[in-house]
Amino acid sequence: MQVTVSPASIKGTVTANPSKSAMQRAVAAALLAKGKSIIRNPGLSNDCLAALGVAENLGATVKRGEDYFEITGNGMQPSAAEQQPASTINCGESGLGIRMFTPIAALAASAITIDGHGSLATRPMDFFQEVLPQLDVQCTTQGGRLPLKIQGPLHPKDITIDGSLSSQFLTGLLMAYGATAEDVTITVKDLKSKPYIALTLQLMAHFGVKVEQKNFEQFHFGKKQAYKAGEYTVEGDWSGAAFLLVAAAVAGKAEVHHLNTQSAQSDKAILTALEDAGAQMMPGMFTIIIEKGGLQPFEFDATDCPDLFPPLVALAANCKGTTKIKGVSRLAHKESDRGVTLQEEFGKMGIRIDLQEDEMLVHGGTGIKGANVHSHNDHRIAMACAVAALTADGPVVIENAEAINKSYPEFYEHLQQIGGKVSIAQHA
Ligand SMILES: O=C(O)C1=C[C@@H](OP(=O)(O)O)[C@@H](O)[C@H](O)C1
Ligand SMILES: C=C(OP(=O)(O)O)C(=O)O
Repeated sequence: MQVTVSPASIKGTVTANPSKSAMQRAVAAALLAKGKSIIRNPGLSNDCLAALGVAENLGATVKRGEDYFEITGNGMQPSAAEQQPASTINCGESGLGIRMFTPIAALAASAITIDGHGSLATRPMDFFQEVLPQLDVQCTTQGGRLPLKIQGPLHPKDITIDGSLSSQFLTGLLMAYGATAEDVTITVKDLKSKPYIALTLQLMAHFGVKVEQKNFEQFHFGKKQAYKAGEYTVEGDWSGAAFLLVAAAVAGKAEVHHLNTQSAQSDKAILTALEDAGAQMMPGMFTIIIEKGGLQPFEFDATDCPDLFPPLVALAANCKGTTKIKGVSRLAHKESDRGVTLQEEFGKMGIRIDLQEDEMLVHGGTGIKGANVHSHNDHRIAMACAVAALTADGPVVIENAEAINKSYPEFYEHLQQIGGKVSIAQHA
């Protein structure tokens, strides 16, 4: 799909899409709980749909209602005789999906192949090969990549893991331990993306499982607990909304609803960057009103919120001077090598980006040019280019623009709703 975004002013009101990070975790918790859970305001992005498919394959029943999913879980108890997980599960293109559902699937006493497609096939999975055998799970990969083959059941034990590559492996272990662990501790060295772990713990507590954590280094499970089926409403997504907030900050004014400023989501940190860049903001409890201000370069550490790089680059491209964003090394293993992809695609639009060790320097305010860009099959690159187009000197044509479906299928519609000029051409 090719999408052309033409320069335009932003004005309007929009409701943030549901958070895929929250939705995927809720689906996993509902699978792990015995009984019927209701997930309201569900996400329908590809990553969310993949999570629902995996939950079904692991034995849950999933029914779709008008604005909710009903998930009846089976508890995923190790060796439960009635439990019949499928022999293959497919996590689509979701990094969180595969890293979260693998330890959960390993709770079953059966051989399971875990696969995915697209960019997921190139993302590192060696972690499981190192860690799962310590928990009595046999695990093989194809040279550290997909498909994974596992044979459980997983037995939670005291374990020390490395959290520097991704927090998602820890999320998976925490979720799986929650179903069966008793008096054990996970110790994590050098954890990155910490707020995502806060979100995991918050979600687990919502479904009745409590974990004592110390400094995001030690996670202790006391008495044996069980996930309790219940109701959960998915929060608005700060990661996707960051693009809308930046769109308003560089090209007009918008009101974005359903954003909880008290959320555990790491990407609410976009508010700090917007403020530092000089955007005018009125944050309410669940609505952000934001308007263009005199934009200036800013410094930001995105080590713990790596998904903010693409919207931050679109913001920085409009700020006169050099913006410094720290944490580039976190981007190498996302849907694309995002530091390099941003450099390449924004370069086509006339914005120079330097990558210096762990820092990205964006030389903004030099004028954004209309250009032909490519998403590299990375949803956040497509969205960043669309936002940059708003203040370009001509249309920006985005190839492979359907990449947005991974996290935010409503994105182009939402951009139009607040004044974006978007035209969509399906390739024959
Ligand atoms: O747990 C999650 O929902 C996520 C964690 C982050 O990954 P890392 O922990 O690998 O940084 C983030 O980039 C990803 O989009 C979603
Ligand atoms: C990297 C992302 O997701 P995941 O790792 O879950 O595929 C993302 O949404 O930008």
